[in-house]
Amino acid sequence: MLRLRPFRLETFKVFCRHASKTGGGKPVDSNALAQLEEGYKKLVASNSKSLLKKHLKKDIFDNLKKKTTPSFNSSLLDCIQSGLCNHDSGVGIYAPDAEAYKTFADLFDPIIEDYHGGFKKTDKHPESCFGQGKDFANLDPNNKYIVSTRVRCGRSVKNFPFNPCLSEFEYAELECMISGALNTMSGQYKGGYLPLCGMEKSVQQKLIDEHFLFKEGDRFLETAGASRFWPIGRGIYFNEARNFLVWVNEEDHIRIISMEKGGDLGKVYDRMLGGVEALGKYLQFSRDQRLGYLTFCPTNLGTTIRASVHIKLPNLTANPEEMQKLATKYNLQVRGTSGEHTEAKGGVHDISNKRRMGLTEYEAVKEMYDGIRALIDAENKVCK
Ligand SMILES: Nc1ncnc2c1ncn2[C@@H]1O[C@H](COP(=O)(O)OP(=O)(O)OP(=O)(O)O)[C@@H](O)[C@H]1O
Repeated sequence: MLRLRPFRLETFKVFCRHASKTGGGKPVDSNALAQLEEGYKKLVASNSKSLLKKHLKKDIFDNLKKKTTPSFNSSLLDCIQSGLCNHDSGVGIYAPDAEAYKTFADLFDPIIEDYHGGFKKTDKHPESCFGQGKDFANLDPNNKYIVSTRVRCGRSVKNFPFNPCLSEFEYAELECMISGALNTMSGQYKGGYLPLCGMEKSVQQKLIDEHFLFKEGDRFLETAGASRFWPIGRGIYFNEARNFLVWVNEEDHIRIISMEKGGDLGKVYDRMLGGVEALGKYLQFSRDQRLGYLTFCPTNLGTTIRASVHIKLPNLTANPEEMQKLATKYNLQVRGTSGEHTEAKGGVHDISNKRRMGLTEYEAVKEMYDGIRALIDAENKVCK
Protein backbone atom coordinates (compact mmCIF):
# COMPACT_ATOMS: atom_id res chain seq x y z
CA MET A 1 0.00 0.00 0.00
CA LEU A 2 1.28 3.46 -0.88
CA ARG A 3 1.78 5.52 2.24
CA LEU A 4 3.35 8.83 1.30
CA ARG A 5 3.74 11.57 3.84
CA PRO A 6 2.23 14.93 3.00
CA PHE A 7 4.94 17.53 2.54
CA ARG A 8 3.75 19.76 5.41
CA LEU A 9 4.04 16.94 7.90
CA GLU A 10 7.55 16.21 6.65
CA THR A 11 8.55 19.84 7.12
CA PHE A 12 7.07 19.87 10.60
CA LYS A 13 8.99 16.74 11.51
CA VAL A 14 12.27 18.28 10.42
CA PHE A 15 11.48 21.42 12.36
CA CYS A 16 10.85 19.31 15.49
CA ARG A 17 14.03 17.34 14.96
CA HIS A 18 16.08 20.50 14.67
CA ALA A 19 14.30 22.23 17.53
CA SER A 20 14.92 19.27 19.83
CA LYS A 21 18.62 19.41 18.98
CA THR A 22 19.19 22.76 20.64
CA GLY A 23 22.61 21.45 21.55
CA GLY A 24 23.54 21.39 17.82
CA GLY A 25 27.24 22.07 17.40
CA LYS A 26 27.80 20.71 20.93
CA PRO A 27 31.41 20.13 22.00
CA VAL A 28 32.89 16.71 21.34
CA ASP A 29 32.93 14.58 24.49
CA SER A 30 36.29 13.70 26.01
CA ASN A 31 35.95 10.00 25.18
CA ALA A 32 35.51 10.71 21.47
CA LEU A 33 38.43 13.16 21.56
CA ALA A 34 40.70 10.55 23.14
CA GLN A 35 39.64 7.98 20.51
CA LEU A 36 40.36 10.51 17.77
CA GLU A 37 43.83 11.34 19.08
CA GLU A 38 44.71 7.66 19.49
CA GLY A 39 43.30 6.68 16.08
CA TYR A 40 45.06 9.56 14.35
CA LYS A 41 48.41 8.62 15.87
CA LYS A 42 48.01 5.03 14.62
CA LEU A 43 46.93 6.19 11.16
CA VAL A 44 49.97 8.46 10.82
CA ALA A 45 52.29 5.64 11.87
CA SER A 46 50.63 3.15 9.48
CA ASN A 47 51.42 2.44 5.85
CA SER A 48 47.81 3.18 4.88
CA LYS A 49 47.34 4.38 1.28
CA SER A 50 43.95 5.92 2.03
CA LEU A 51 42.99 9.39 0.88
CA LEU A 52 42.19 10.05 4.54
CA LYS A 53 45.78 9.51 5.58
CA LYS A 54 47.05 11.54 2.62
CA HIS A 55 44.90 14.59 3.36
CA LEU A 56 44.42 14.62 7.13
CA LYS A 57 47.40 16.84 7.91
CA LYS A 58 48.10 17.70 11.54
CA ASP A 59 46.88 21.30 11.28
CA ILE A 60 43.62 20.17 9.67
CA PHE A 61 43.16 17.47 12.31
CA ASP A 62 43.72 19.97 15.15
CA ASN A 63 41.40 22.48 13.56
CA LEU A 64 38.53 19.99 13.06
CA LYS A 65 38.79 17.64 16.02
CA LYS A 66 36.52 19.64 18.30
CA LYS A 67 33.90 20.64 15.72
CA THR A 68 30.42 19.16 15.37
CA THR A 69 27.66 19.64 12.79
CA PRO A 70 24.89 22.12 13.72
CA SER A 71 21.82 19.86 13.61
CA PHE A 72 23.10 16.37 14.43
CA ASN A 73 26.26 16.96 16.49
CA SER A 74 28.27 14.69 14.20
CA SER A 75 31.96 14.84 15.01
CA LEU A 76 35.19 14.29 13.08
CA LEU A 77 35.26 10.83 14.66
CA ASP A 78 31.87 10.06 13.10
CA CYS A 79 33.32 10.99 9.70
CA ILE A 80 36.64 9.15 9.86
CA GLN A 81 36.02 6.23 12.22
CA SER A 82 35.97 3.78 9.29
CA GLY A 83 39.31 4.99 7.94
CA LEU A 84 40.86 4.95 11.42
CA CYS A 85 39.73 1.33 11.96
CA ASN A 86 40.50 0.11 8.44
CA HIS A 87 43.91 1.24 7.28
CA ASP A 88 43.31 -0.64 4.01
CA SER A 89 40.48 1.78 3.06
CA GLY A 90 40.80 3.44 -0.32
CA VAL A 91 39.16 6.62 0.94
CA GLY A 92 38.30 6.26 4.65
CA ILE A 93 35.75 9.04 5.22
CA TYR A 94 31.93 9.29 5.17
CA ALA A 95 29.50 12.11 5.88
CA PRO A 96 27.22 11.16 8.81
CA ASP A 97 24.87 13.97 7.79
CA ALA A 98 24.83 16.41 4.88
CA GLU A 99 26.13 19.29 7.02
CA ALA A 100 29.36 17.35 7.59
CA TYR A 101 30.44 18.27 4.04
CA LYS A 102 30.48 21.94 5.21
CA THR A 103 31.60 21.62 8.83
CA PHE A 104 34.51 19.36 7.85
CA ALA A 105 35.10 20.91 4.41
CA ASP A 106 38.84 21.37 5.11
CA LEU A 107 39.14 17.59 4.97
CA PHE A 108 36.33 16.61 2.59
CA ASP A 109 37.28 19.16 -0.10
CA PRO A 110 40.83 17.91 -0.81
CA ILE A 111 39.63 14.29 -0.72
CA ILE A 112 36.81 15.11 -3.15
CA GLU A 113 39.27 16.95 -5.42
CA ASP A 114 41.68 14.03 -5.35
CA TYR A 115 39.06 11.31 -5.98
CA HIS A 116 36.96 13.09 -8.61
CA GLY A 117 39.90 14.20 -10.73
CA GLY A 118 40.26 17.85 -9.82
CA PHE A 119 36.85 19.04 -8.54
CA LYS A 120 38.10 22.10 -6.63
CA LYS A 121 36.51 23.65 -3.56
CA THR A 122 35.53 26.64 -5.72
CA ASP A 123 33.90 24.39 -8.36
CA LYS A 124 30.20 23.74 -8.70
CA HIS A 125 28.75 20.47 -9.90
CA PRO A 126 26.84 21.03 -13.19
CA GLU A 127 23.08 20.72 -13.60
CA SER A 128 21.91 17.23 -14.52
CA CYS A 129 22.14 16.29 -18.19
CA PHE A 130 21.33 12.64 -18.66
CA GLY A 131 21.54 12.23 -22.42
CA GLN A 132 19.91 9.05 -23.72
CA GLY A 133 20.68 5.39 -24.04
CA LYS A 134 20.85 5.68 -27.82
CA ASP A 135 24.03 7.75 -27.39
CA PHE A 136 25.76 4.48 -26.37
CA ALA A 137 26.08 1.52 -28.75
CA ASN A 138 26.46 -2.08 -27.60
CA LEU A 139 30.03 -2.35 -26.25
CA ASP A 140 30.41 -6.00 -27.18
CA PRO A 141 27.94 -6.99 -29.94
CA ASN A 142 29.58 -10.41 -30.41
CA ASN A 143 29.45 -11.23 -26.68
CA LYS A 144 33.16 -11.92 -26.59
CA TYR A 145 34.32 -10.00 -23.53
CA ILE A 146 31.46 -8.55 -21.50
CA VAL A 147 29.56 -10.83 -19.14
CA SER A 148 27.13 -8.18 -17.91
CA THR A 149 26.52 -4.44 -17.72
CA ARG A 150 25.16 -2.49 -14.75
CA VAL A 151 24.44 1.19 -14.13
CA ARG A 152 23.52 2.44 -10.68
CA CYS A 153 22.93 5.73 -9.00
CA GLY A 154 22.29 6.72 -5.39
CA ARG A 155 19.67 9.02 -3.91
CA SER A 156 19.06 10.36 -0.41
CA VAL A 157 15.56 11.28 0.64
CA LYS A 158 15.24 14.96 1.48
CA ASN A 159 15.01 15.86 5.17
CA PHE A 160 16.54 12.62 6.43
CA PRO A 161 20.16 12.35 7.62
CA PHE A 162 22.48 9.56 6.51
CA ASN A 163 22.93 6.15 8.19
CA PRO A 164 24.83 7.07 11.38
CA CYS A 165 22.17 9.61 12.43
CA LEU A 166 19.03 7.65 11.52
CA SER A 167 16.92 6.34 14.40
CA GLU A 168 15.38 2.87 14.28
CA PHE A 169 12.03 4.50 13.66
CA GLU A 170 13.39 6.58 10.78
CA TYR A 171 14.82 3.45 9.10
CA ALA A 172 11.37 1.90 9.18
CA GLU A 173 9.78 5.16 8.07
CA LEU A 174 12.15 5.52 5.12
CA GLU A 175 11.56 1.91 4.11
CA CYS A 176 7.83 2.51 4.19
CA MET A 177 8.08 5.68 2.06
CA ILE A 178 10.47 4.16 -0.48
CA SER A 179 8.77 0.76 -0.85
CA GLY A 180 5.42 2.59 -1.06
CA ALA A 181 6.75 4.66 -3.98
CA LEU A 182 8.27 1.56 -5.60
CA ASN A 183 5.01 -0.33 -5.40
CA THR A 184 3.39 2.27 -7.66
CA MET A 185 5.77 1.45 -10.50
CA SER A 186 4.26 0.00 -13.66
CA GLY A 187 5.20 -1.36 -17.08
CA GLN A 188 8.71 -2.81 -17.18
CA TYR A 189 9.30 -1.56 -13.61
CA LYS A 190 6.40 -3.43 -12.03
CA GLY A 191 7.63 -5.79 -9.32
CA GLY A 192 7.81 -6.35 -5.60
CA TYR A 193 9.74 -5.35 -2.49
CA LEU A 194 11.56 -7.93 -0.36
CA PRO A 195 12.52 -6.70 3.11
CA LEU A 196 15.71 -8.11 4.63
CA CYS A 197 13.83 -8.65 7.90
CA GLY A 198 12.55 -12.20 7.73
CA MET A 199 14.48 -13.11 4.58
CA GLU A 200 15.90 -16.65 4.78
CA LYS A 201 19.71 -16.68 4.95
CA SER A 202 19.89 -19.06 1.96
CA VAL A 203 17.75 -16.71 -0.14
CA GLN A 204 19.85 -13.74 0.92
CA GLN A 205 23.11 -15.53 0.03
CA LYS A 206 21.77 -16.62 -3.37
CA LEU A 207 20.81 -13.02 -4.19
CA ILE A 208 24.29 -11.84 -3.14
CA ASP A 209 25.98 -14.55 -5.25
CA GLU A 210 23.85 -13.52 -8.25
CA HIS A 211 25.12 -9.94 -7.80
CA PHE A 212 21.63 -8.63 -7.06
CA LEU A 213 21.80 -7.93 -3.34
CA PHE A 214 24.28 -5.99 -1.20
CA LYS A 215 26.62 -7.88 1.12
CA GLU A 216 26.11 -8.08 4.86
CA GLY A 217 28.74 -7.23 7.44
CA ASP A 218 30.91 -4.93 5.33
CA ARG A 219 33.50 -3.80 7.89
CA PHE A 220 34.10 -0.46 6.11
CA LEU A 221 30.42 0.46 6.33
CA GLU A 222 29.94 -1.10 9.75
CA THR A 223 32.67 1.01 11.36
CA ALA A 224 31.27 4.06 9.57
CA GLY A 225 28.04 3.58 11.54
CA ALA A 226 26.01 2.36 8.55
CA SER A 227 24.85 -0.97 9.96
CA ARG A 228 22.95 0.13 13.07
CA PHE A 229 19.63 -1.67 13.67
CA TRP A 230 20.45 -4.07 10.79
CA PRO A 231 18.35 -5.55 9.12
CA ILE A 232 15.58 -3.12 10.07
CA GLY A 233 14.59 -0.88 7.17
CA ARG A 234 16.78 -2.68 4.64
CA GLY A 235 15.54 -4.48 1.56
CA ILE A 236 15.52 -4.88 -2.20
CA TYR A 237 12.96 -4.23 -4.92
CA PHE A 238 12.91 -6.28 -8.13
CA ASN A 239 10.98 -5.81 -11.33
CA GLU A 240 9.55 -8.98 -12.87
CA ALA A 241 12.43 -9.38 -15.36
CA ARG A 242 14.99 -8.91 -12.57
CA ASN A 243 16.88 -6.32 -14.58
CA PHE A 244 15.77 -3.33 -12.50
CA LEU A 245 16.51 -3.29 -8.76
CA VAL A 246 16.40 -0.83 -5.93
CA TRP A 247 18.38 -1.23 -2.72
CA VAL A 248 16.80 0.38 0.33
CA ASN A 249 18.85 1.75 3.24
CA GLU A 250 22.12 0.03 2.53
CA GLU A 251 24.92 2.59 2.15
CA ASP A 252 22.52 5.25 0.86
CA HIS A 253 18.78 5.54 1.39
CA ILE A 254 18.26 4.46 -2.21
CA ARG A 255 20.37 2.78 -4.87
CA ILE A 256 18.67 2.52 -8.26
CA ILE A 257 20.18 -0.24 -10.39
CA SER A 258 19.69 -1.52 -13.91
CA MET A 259 21.61 -4.59 -15.04
CA GLU A 260 21.56 -7.38 -17.59
CA LYS A 261 23.80 -9.90 -19.36
CA GLY A 262 25.87 -8.64 -22.31
CA GLY A 263 27.17 -5.21 -23.27
CA ASP A 264 24.10 -3.18 -24.26
CA LEU A 265 24.98 -0.13 -22.18
CA GLY A 266 22.38 2.12 -23.86
CA LYS A 267 19.50 -0.17 -22.96
CA VAL A 268 20.71 -0.61 -19.38
CA TYR A 269 21.22 3.15 -18.95
CA ASP A 270 17.77 4.03 -20.35
CA ARG A 271 16.12 1.60 -17.96
CA MET A 272 17.86 3.17 -14.97
CA LEU A 273 16.91 6.68 -16.10
CA GLY A 274 13.24 5.71 -16.42
CA GLY A 275 13.33 4.28 -12.89
CA VAL A 276 14.91 7.42 -11.43
CA GLU A 277 12.29 9.57 -13.12
CA ALA A 278 9.40 7.39 -11.92
CA LEU A 279 10.64 7.39 -8.31
CA GLY A 280 11.26 11.13 -8.40
CA LYS A 281 7.52 11.67 -8.86
CA TYR A 282 6.89 10.29 -5.37
CA LEU A 283 10.04 11.12 -3.41
CA GLN A 284 12.04 14.30 -3.00
CA PHE A 285 15.79 13.75 -3.30
CA SER A 286 18.53 15.76 -1.51
CA ARG A 287 20.59 17.83 -3.90
CA ASP A 288 23.17 20.45 -2.99
CA GLN A 289 23.87 23.43 -5.25
CA ARG A 290 27.61 22.83 -5.19
CA LEU A 291 27.94 19.08 -4.57
CA GLY A 292 25.07 17.72 -6.67
CA TYR A 293 23.11 14.73 -5.37
CA LEU A 294 24.08 14.04 -1.77
CA THR A 295 25.36 10.66 -0.64
CA PHE A 296 26.94 9.10 2.45
CA CYS A 297 30.33 8.53 0.78
CA PRO A 298 32.06 11.48 -0.90
CA THR A 299 33.10 9.26 -3.85
CA ASN A 300 29.45 9.05 -4.88
CA LEU A 301 28.51 12.74 -4.79
CA GLY A 302 27.47 14.67 -7.89
CA THR A 303 25.94 12.36 -10.48
CA THR A 304 26.23 9.33 -8.13
CA ILE A 305 26.55 7.20 -11.27
CA ARG A 306 28.65 4.08 -11.48
CA ALA A 307 28.38 2.38 -14.87
CA SER A 308 30.21 -0.94 -14.86
CA VAL A 309 30.85 -4.03 -16.90
CA HIS A 310 31.86 -7.46 -15.71
CA ILE A 311 34.49 -8.16 -18.31
CA LYS A 312 37.06 -10.82 -19.24
CA LEU A 313 40.23 -9.45 -20.78
CA PRO A 314 42.72 -12.31 -20.46
CA ASN A 315 45.65 -10.61 -22.19
CA LEU A 316 45.36 -7.42 -20.20
CA THR A 317 44.76 -9.37 -17.00
CA ALA A 318 48.09 -11.09 -17.62
CA ASN A 319 49.67 -7.64 -17.81
CA PRO A 320 48.25 -5.80 -14.79
CA GLU A 321 50.56 -2.81 -15.23
CA GLU A 322 49.23 -2.15 -18.73
CA MET A 323 45.65 -2.63 -17.49
CA GLN A 324 46.18 -0.12 -14.67
CA LYS A 325 47.88 2.33 -17.04
CA LEU A 326 44.87 2.29 -19.35
CA ALA A 327 42.44 2.47 -16.42
CA THR A 328 44.20 5.58 -15.12
CA LYS A 329 44.31 7.15 -18.59
CA TYR A 330 40.55 6.70 -19.07
CA ASN A 331 39.51 7.47 -15.45
CA LEU A 332 38.31 3.93 -14.87
CA GLN A 333 38.16 1.97 -11.63
CA VAL A 334 38.96 -1.75 -11.59
CA ARG A 335 37.31 -3.92 -8.91
CA GLY A 336 37.00 -7.66 -8.23
CA THR A 337 34.06 -9.81 -9.34
CA SER A 338 31.94 -9.35 -6.25
CA GLY A 339 32.47 -5.64 -5.97
CA GLU A 340 34.69 -3.31 -4.02
CA HIS A 341 37.36 -4.96 -1.85
CA THR A 342 36.99 -8.37 -3.57
CA GLU A 343 39.16 -10.51 -5.87
CA ALA A 344 38.64 -11.08 -9.60
CA LYS A 345 37.31 -14.63 -9.93
CA GLY A 346 37.81 -16.51 -13.20
CA GLY A 347 39.46 -13.45 -14.74
CA VAL A 348 36.25 -11.38 -14.46
CA HIS A 349 36.84 -7.78 -13.47
CA ASP A 350 34.30 -5.10 -12.59
CA ILE A 351 35.39 -1.99 -14.49
CA SER A 352 33.53 1.31 -14.18
CA ASN A 353 33.82 5.08 -14.42
CA LYS A 354 35.69 6.46 -11.40
CA ARG A 355 34.61 10.11 -11.44
CA ARG A 356 31.05 11.05 -10.59
CA MET A 357 31.41 14.72 -9.82
CA GLY A 358 32.12 17.86 -11.86
CA LEU A 359 30.67 16.28 -14.98
CA THR A 360 27.15 15.49 -16.16
CA GLU A 361 25.52 12.07 -15.97
CA TYR A 362 25.93 11.72 -19.73
CA GLU A 363 29.64 12.56 -19.47
CA ALA A 364 30.18 10.10 -16.59
CA VAL A 365 28.68 7.23 -18.61
CA LYS A 366 30.56 8.39 -21.74
CA GLU A 367 33.82 8.22 -19.81
CA MET A 368 33.13 4.55 -19.01
CA TYR A 369 31.97 3.87 -22.58
CA ASP A 370 35.13 5.34 -24.15
CA GLY A 371 37.38 3.63 -21.60
CA ILE A 372 35.86 0.16 -22.07
CA ARG A 373 36.10 0.52 -25.85
CA ALA A 374 39.77 1.43 -25.48
CA LEU A 375 40.41 -1.59 -23.20
CA ILE A 376 38.72 -3.94 -25.70
CA ASP A 377 40.82 -2.40 -28.53
CA ALA A 378 43.98 -2.93 -26.48
CA GLU A 379 42.97 -6.53 -25.73
CA ASN A 380 42.39 -7.14 -29.46
CA LYS A 381 45.75 -5.65 -30.42
CA VAL A 382 47.58 -8.01 -28.11
CA CYS A 383 45.64 -10.92 -29.68
CA LYS A 384 46.80 -10.10 -33.21
N1 LIG B 1 28.53 -5.06 -14.50
C1 LIG B 1 28.10 -5.82 -13.50
N2 LIG B 1 27.45 -6.98 -13.75
C2 LIG B 1 26.98 -7.75 -12.74
N3 LIG B 1 27.12 -7.44 -11.46
C3 LIG B 1 27.77 -6.31 -11.16
C4 LIG B 1 28.29 -5.44 -12.14
N4 LIG B 1 28.88 -4.40 -11.54
C5 LIG B 1 28.74 -4.60 -10.23
N5 LIG B 1 28.08 -5.74 -9.98
C6 LIG B 1 27.73 -6.34 -8.69
O1 LIG B 1 27.02 -5.42 -7.90
C7 LIG B 1 27.21 -5.75 -6.54
C8 LIG B 1 27.58 -4.49 -5.76
O2 LIG B 1 28.87 -4.07 -6.11
P1 LIG B 1 29.66 -2.92 -5.34
O3 LIG B 1 29.23 -2.89 -3.93
O4 LIG B 1 31.10 -3.01 -5.67
O5 LIG B 1 29.23 -1.61 -6.10
P2 LIG B 1 28.06 -0.56 -5.97
O6 LIG B 1 26.74 -1.25 -5.78
O7 LIG B 1 28.19 0.27 -7.18
O8 LIG B 1 28.32 0.27 -4.66
P3 LIG B 1 29.63 0.93 -4.01
O9 LIG B 1 30.40 1.56 -5.11
O10 LIG B 1 29.06 1.90 -3.06
O11 LIG B 1 30.36 -0.20 -3.36
C9 LIG B 1 28.30 -6.80 -6.50
O12 LIG B 1 27.73 -8.08 -6.38
C10 LIG B 1 28.94 -6.66 -7.86
O13 LIG B 1 29.56 -7.84 -8.30
